[in-house]
Amino acid sequence: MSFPASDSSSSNSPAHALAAIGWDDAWAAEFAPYEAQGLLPGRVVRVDRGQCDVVTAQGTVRADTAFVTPHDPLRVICTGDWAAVEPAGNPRYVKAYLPRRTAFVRSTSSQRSEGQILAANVDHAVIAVSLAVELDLGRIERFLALAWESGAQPLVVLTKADLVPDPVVLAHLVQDVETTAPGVQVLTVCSLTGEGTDVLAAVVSGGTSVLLGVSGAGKSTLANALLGAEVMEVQAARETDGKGRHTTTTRNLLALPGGGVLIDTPGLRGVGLWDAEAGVGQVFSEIEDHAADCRFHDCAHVAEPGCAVLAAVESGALAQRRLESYRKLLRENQRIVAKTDARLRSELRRDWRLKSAEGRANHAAKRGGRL
Ligand SMILES: Nc1nc2c(ncn2[C@@H]2O[C@H](COP(=O)(O)OP(=O)(O)OP(=O)(O)O)[C@@H](O)[C@H]2O)c(=O)[nH]1
Ligand SMILES: [Zn+2]
Repeated sequence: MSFPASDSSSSNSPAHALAAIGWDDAWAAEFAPYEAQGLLPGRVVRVDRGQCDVVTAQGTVRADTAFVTPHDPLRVICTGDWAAVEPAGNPRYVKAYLPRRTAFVRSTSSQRSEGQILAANVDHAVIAVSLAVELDLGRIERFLALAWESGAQPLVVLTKADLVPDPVVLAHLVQDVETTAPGVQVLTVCSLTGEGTDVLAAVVSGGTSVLLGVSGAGKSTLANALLGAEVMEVQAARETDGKGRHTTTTRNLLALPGGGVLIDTPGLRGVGLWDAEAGVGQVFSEIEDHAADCRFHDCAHVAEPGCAVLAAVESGALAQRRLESYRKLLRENQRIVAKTDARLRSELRRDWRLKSAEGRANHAAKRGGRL
């Protein structure tokens, strides 16, 4: 099916006005039925207290979210969604939103087992990692799994490169992260001098990006470097009273001067995985590659004969740390999913058997016995 080309030379054209915040022909095509109903397209900037801010061709409008707040928390409208808004009314309502291309979800920090939708339609997940502290590869792996699971393409940005003046050391650090993140671009930036930010700006110029990383990773500073203005609050001093720190609480969607859109999601510090098994597989793609050569199709890479993963660890091709990380993430992910999914219980029992087999194998190895 084809749709009439939009007149991009007219500043009144919604296509023109919304292109800067990610509108494209495919969105326009999907929106056509809503347009026929006289609804306006717009992108959700923030959602709060039953209402949301939506950027439309006529500017930012406040709209009621009653129609797009179903019981399933993952289906609640969120920042980044493309909404179909009533052209007028008091209140005016968001009637629907377009199917998401990608969705960022995390498990809630509470014991409740429901996921939380953080952002929709994100193309690039920029994982900020500070070079001011020792690299935590396991933590990077968690962020990568979360990113892959969302459908966005991850990118690791090592921030505060000025704190690692030795280029050889810096190259080694980059290499460590590259090994941890197959299929992922790794950049270094110094937001103070602006070094490297041009490369990042070019990568994020196409599509919508989100900044992930623990507190202090340099996300706000990076956002400012990309935006070329001090729009985001940067904390100059760290509170050390242990009572937690004041952080930015807005979740904004901003058009970048170099092209692209930035969604700022502060507070993504305690990253939990939410049903991210596919994401875990992608983070550890080299392990899954080895696993293809295991003798048994359902090999758990613990003590099975003909296990290609264990052979890779033995030969040094695969780091033991990676395999442990992989198992840990898979287990953590399973625990979260199992909270809501009783069907997984039988598989958890299988996992428990594997763990006990693992324990026995370690025990035998310690005593010098063969498996
Ligand atoms: N030396 C150096 N310091 C930096 C650089 N970028 C950021 N910083 C400092 O690192 C600290 C944390 O930076 P933020 O941008 O606030 O970190 P954040 O990830 O946004 O932190 P939260 O808002 O708590 O999530 C600030 O004191 C910055 O000044 C850099 O390139 N070099
Ligand atoms: Zn195996």
